[in-house]
Amino acid sequence: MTFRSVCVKSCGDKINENENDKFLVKGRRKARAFSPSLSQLIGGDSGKKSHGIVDQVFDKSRGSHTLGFPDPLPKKLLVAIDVDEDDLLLVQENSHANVKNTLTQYRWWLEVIIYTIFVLGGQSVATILGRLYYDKGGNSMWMATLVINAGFPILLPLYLFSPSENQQRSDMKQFSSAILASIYISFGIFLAAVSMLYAVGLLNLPVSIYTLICATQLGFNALFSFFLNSQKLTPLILNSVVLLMISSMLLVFTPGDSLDSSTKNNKYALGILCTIGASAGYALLLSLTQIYFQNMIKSATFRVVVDMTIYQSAVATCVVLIALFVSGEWKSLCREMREFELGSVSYVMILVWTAVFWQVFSIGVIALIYKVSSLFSNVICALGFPVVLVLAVIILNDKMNGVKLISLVLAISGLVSYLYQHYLDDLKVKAKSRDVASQGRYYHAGYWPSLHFSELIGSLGSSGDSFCKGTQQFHCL
Ligand SMILES: Nc1ncnc2[nH]cnc12
Repeated sequence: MTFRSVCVKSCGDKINENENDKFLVKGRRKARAFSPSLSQLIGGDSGKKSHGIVDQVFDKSRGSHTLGFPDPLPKKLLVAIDVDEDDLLLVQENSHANVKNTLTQYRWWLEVIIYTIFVLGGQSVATILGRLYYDKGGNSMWMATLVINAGFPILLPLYLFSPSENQQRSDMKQFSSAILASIYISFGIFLAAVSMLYAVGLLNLPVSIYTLICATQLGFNALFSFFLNSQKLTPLILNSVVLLMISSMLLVFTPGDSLDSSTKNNKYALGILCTIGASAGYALLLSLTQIYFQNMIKSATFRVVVDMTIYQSAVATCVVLIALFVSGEWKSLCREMREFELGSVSYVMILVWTAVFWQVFSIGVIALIYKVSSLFSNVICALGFPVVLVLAVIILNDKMNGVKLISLVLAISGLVSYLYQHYLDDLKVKAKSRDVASQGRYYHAGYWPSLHFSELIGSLGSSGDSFCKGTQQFHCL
């Protein structure tokens, strides 16, 4: 869910966007204002929209759209910003709504915390298990790739908690099954390629170096979010990107472990290149997923998260299975299991649990994109990298040396710089909210991707309260 705030400066004035808002992205986003009792049209002196944001007001009593706002503004003005016609940002001047929505707010935070735990826990356990597979005699790069996505059947019970098929279908009526299938198939094939690069990276690098390079994902995502999701690139974010990049580049100079230097150099070079490629690819996938949620899917249910996770993992699994058979690696799997240092039961257990934890990670990552943004989801992934690094040193006896330590410090500084930017943004939004609220003209908004224009009109009662009751995802800052 993305939160936006909007204010009306003076009677009859137009709605202004706050700095964080992105209503004008590529000129595609339109806005509408709704009120149960609006009857007047104010479109500015020239009749033009002053900010190009709100272009229609809905007057329920007349059942028609008009431009602008009445003077004085009605007490219970409902304003909805229609993102791409169907996705709505809801805005409301209503103090009861704020109290009611505190509960929704807590629920939102709780969900974000749970998904964050999924990401951190899933990522660290799965990475350590993945490395353990290689360390104890596993050699199959395709098997290591397979387990990154093959655990998707464990997510099937989540369909029990998702809304019914019918509801889902009506939410997605604009998209033919063919379009949806082609999106899932393209994402799945791309995910298979990215997973393969991750597996090669982990095969050729110690976990500590691998995870530090994975932190470049945040940098790539900041860039992709800038181009694809219209995210701001501030000096602090750029600082964070540069620090993360330097941090991983430093690792090229890591002194060798037990390998002779030319083998080490070749292995490391391949591992580093593949891990950087995987991080860039995964960051792109997250940004594309955000676009998919924002612009394509019209459902606010958790179902879209489950669908996306399961379908793309299923496609990726099929692609990797084909590669496993075509490459002939499957023939050596039985011997590999028999000769595994920890025994064949441990061999199976390690692979099974790796698969399970990658799915826990995936559902967490996709849910965080859905609830917040791809950049936020990436930050949480990046928060997990130092955790993995410390676990690798403790559990896998990875060596810690000066270069890795400097790299770690740079990666953490990059992360802090990024988080500080978010903290500043948050403060700014809150201060603005307080300022405008003190003038009595402030509207809080919550991104509500599911609601259709017609459904909104249908749910409008005689007061703003009834409207609020009908919204589950409506959320005030
Ligand atoms: N480090 C990683 N390894 C495998 N798959 C991933 N997906 C996201 N990060 C990953």
